[in-house]
Amino acid sequence: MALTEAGKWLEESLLNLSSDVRSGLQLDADLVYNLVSYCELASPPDASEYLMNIVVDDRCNDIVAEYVRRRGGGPTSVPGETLQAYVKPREDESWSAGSKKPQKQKAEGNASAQKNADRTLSSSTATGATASQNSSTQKGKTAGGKGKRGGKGVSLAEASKGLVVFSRSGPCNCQCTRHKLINNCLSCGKIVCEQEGEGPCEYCGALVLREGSDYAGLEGVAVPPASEAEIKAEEFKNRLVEYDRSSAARTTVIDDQSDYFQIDGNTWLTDKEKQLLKKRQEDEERIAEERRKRVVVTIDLLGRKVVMAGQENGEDGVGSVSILGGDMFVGKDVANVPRIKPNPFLEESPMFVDGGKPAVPSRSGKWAQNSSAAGRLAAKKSARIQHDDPIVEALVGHNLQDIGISNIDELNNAWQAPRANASAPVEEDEKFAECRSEMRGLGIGGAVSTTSSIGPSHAEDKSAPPIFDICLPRKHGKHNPVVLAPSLIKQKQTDRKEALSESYNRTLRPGMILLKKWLSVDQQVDIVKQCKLLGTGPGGFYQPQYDENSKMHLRMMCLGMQWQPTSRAYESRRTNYDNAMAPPLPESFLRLVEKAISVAKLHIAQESGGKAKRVVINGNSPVPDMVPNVCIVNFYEHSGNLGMHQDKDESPESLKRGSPVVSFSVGDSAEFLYGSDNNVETAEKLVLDSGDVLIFGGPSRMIYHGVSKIIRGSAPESLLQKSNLRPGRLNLTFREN
Ligand SMILES: O=C(O)CCC(=O)C(=O)O
Ligand SMILES: [Fe+2]
Repeated sequence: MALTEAGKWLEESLLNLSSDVRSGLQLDADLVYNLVSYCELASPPDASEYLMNIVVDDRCNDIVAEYVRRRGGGPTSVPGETLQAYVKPREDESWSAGSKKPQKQKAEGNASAQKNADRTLSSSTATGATASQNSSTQKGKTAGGKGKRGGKGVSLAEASKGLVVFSRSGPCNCQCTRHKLINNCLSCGKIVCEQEGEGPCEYCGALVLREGSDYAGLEGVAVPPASEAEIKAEEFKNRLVEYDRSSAARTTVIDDQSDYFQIDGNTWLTDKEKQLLKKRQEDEERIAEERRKRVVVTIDLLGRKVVMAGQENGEDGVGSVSILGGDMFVGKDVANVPRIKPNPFLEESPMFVDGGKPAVPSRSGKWAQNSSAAGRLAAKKSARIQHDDPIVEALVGHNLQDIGISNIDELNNAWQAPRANASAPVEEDEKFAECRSEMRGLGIGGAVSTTSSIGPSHAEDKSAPPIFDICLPRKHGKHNPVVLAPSLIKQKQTDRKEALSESYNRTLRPGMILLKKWLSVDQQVDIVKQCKLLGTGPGGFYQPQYDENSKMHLRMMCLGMQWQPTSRAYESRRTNYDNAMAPPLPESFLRLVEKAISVAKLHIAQESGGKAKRVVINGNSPVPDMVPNVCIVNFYEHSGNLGMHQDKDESPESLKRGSPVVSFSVGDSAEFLYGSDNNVETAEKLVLDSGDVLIFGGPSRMIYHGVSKIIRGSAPESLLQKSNLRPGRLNLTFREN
């Protein structure tokens, strides 16, 4: 680079100064030239600062001032102001700067310095020792002079003053074509090679260090906190680096096709592996084929479930396929996989059963059932009868033998027969009727019946009415572990507590009395059991229609007499449906009604200060005595309801007398509406819970009422556990016709 006049003057002045031994300057011509070159490029204040830092000699001040003047530059800047601080190397390291060990450095002399020539930065002080030491190792590149010592941060200026001496072999312009790279100068971009070594850039004087240079350890230097942008940039950089690092792993292709499916043509497999894979593939195909062949589908119409089951035990290892609520399991081996859940509502897979040909009374007076295999119930014997009921067990083999029934199947068939032949009703066999009533007398109500939701076969007789079971099948199946009931004492305590806490009596209107939670859980359980038995037998639950187009939103069964929704009259048979006779009213029900009426009377008496006898409305007691001869049993599922109506189909005498309607509620609670007209908007609302008894007689006998809603999941847990009542509400209204 061609120097200006001022530059040439400076070069000359510095060389002169250098040649003066007293100045302590060890600047050779190259270094002087480089210094001057930098000064020429820098602004006068920067050049001044640079020179003042490097050439620490009083005489230098004059030289610098003159040079600046010659350059026509401004005032001299404060040295060090614009230079970046960096850390002084540790003293205990051989290459580190420091004044504490000058003697050692001296003693080691040139040998050690030479040894470390490539990488070290050797120490230098402002003393004369520097000169002798550096003359050989540093080739005169060391800037000598007084320096700030002992401070942790060492500025470039200080380094340049001689506190740090960089080991360098001399200037080089090979641009790393001959020597290895140290780094690019971050200030001017010069490519600094190993020949030049770490240290001030030959061109601009900025410090150039190797990547990861020990010298650059910035301990003790307060690093300003990184800005948000810097942090983001850092993260981004790290991410890119990470992507780069993991790119191979991310782009790994797992070639399943060639690993497994493509066996023969797979060049990566050994013959043995190919054989093994082929065998495995064949096995799996065989199992899949077997599985396809062995599927059994069971449709539980009332439970609204479709169960696909394979061979029950999967003995052949093929196992079963079951789809329950979307879950599917395959094979015996996986039978214990947690997602395989047995249908909790099925005791066993319901089966279509064949009720056989209509039963007809034989000459001998027996119920002759088609005795062929097809005529028998296909259902499992044990599952179709309340075989755990000692009363039934006692009956079988006693009275039933008289009518030719010696086992449970025959009993079952005989009971079911009239329903299976709904379209052609037959008179009940006298003895059988007798037996049935005996069973009722014993508290069983009807007779044994199927517990299946599907019930006796309608496979042949399509006109036979479906059976509706108000109870869910018991969960004693293979897949349904028996849940231990709470101890009896505990249960009783809970029941009593439940009952006592909420039981009270209230007059809602004259003649309309609510006996809140009056029925005990056990009484409710008994009611459910009886209704279940009767409801699944002849004349049991069905869904009535007001007319061709409108069905009632409930299942109904009439006891004592049939109430006909179309004619709105009481009949002995339900001519609107299957001609079945109404099952008789169980005695136990009658006793409960009688008791409830007396409790209501007592309540009225208490309300009127013990003068019950005198409480008379229109010449009648608000709740006249009555012995019911009809009971309408309704079962509401959750969507069930009953519009506003009056119970006015009973005999005129009964209505005139105000003979009460007594209503028992069991199961889920209901919103019950009542009022003086059929306006739902103005009707009063009452929640009828399980165990509630509502009596409306006397002046309230003709009250309008209806059920607007069934409240899901509100049935008492103990009732459900003991009775297995299905979700919904059972209501019994007793009347006198
Ligand atoms: O379910 C109820 O609570 C009322 C039934 C009823 O009103 C009826 O059967 O006439
Ligand atoms: Fe009613």
